[in-house]
Amino acid sequence: MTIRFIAASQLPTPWATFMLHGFQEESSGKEHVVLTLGDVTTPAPVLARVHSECLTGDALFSMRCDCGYQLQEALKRIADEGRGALLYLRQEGRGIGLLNKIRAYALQDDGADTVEANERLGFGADQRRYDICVPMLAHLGIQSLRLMTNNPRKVEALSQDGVEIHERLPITTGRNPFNEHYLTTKVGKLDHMMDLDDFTPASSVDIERDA
Ligand SMILES: Nc1nc2c(ncn2[C@@H]2O[C@H](COP(=O)(O)OP(=O)(O)OP(=O)(O)O)[C@@H](O)[C@H]2O)c(=O)[nH]1
Ligand SMILES: [Zn+2]
Repeated sequence: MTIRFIAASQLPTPWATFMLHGFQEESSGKEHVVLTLGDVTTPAPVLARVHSECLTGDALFSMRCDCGYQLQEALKRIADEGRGALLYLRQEGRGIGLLNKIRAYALQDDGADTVEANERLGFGADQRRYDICVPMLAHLGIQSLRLMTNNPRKVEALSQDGVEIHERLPITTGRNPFNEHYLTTKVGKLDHMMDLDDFTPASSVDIERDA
């Protein structure tokens, strides 16, 4: 997978001012970014998240999934530690794209679960690859990750691609009435390693407003 570093800049956020590194995949033209904080080039394993783009969760405050909550939690944890990296991969919809995800959501509104919906649209349950992480991590001098994820397939795929995963750290946050079924499906059908009782619930304000 050939990926080109394009540019980097500062990115102030409510938790810390990160460095924002922009990359472009040569084959697809897709643009991916990595946020880093502190010196990530030293050998000590880096607190990290490999986050798949979810426009609805990350930018539109969707409560249908846990993505937006995980994104904020990961940035907060990295800021608290003062060192870390968040790889933001443009693989919306577990790789099927935003408009197909909306089609999948419509099927879920009619009773399908998140895996069935993908399959009814002719896709696999999860179409993502993570090999794009390898050249980005190499460019940034990151040698080993303490990866915040509940997804064993992500850990396995990254390891097989040659990324050194020193440790997996759970990131269970944002559980709410609107994503309960989605979360249980991820446990039941996508092998996610999480117990719903471990989840930090979404803030009560959200639930009151939307109940
Ligand atoms: N096709 C599809 N994609 C979804 C759905 N809900 C969330 N996504 C996408 O799933 C991706 C996030 O996957 P998750 O399973 O939430 O999390 P993960 O990255 O696999 O695992 P974690 O690292 O533990 O968060 C994003 O690209 C979302 O757009 C859905 O119902 N259908
Ligand atoms: Zn999401």
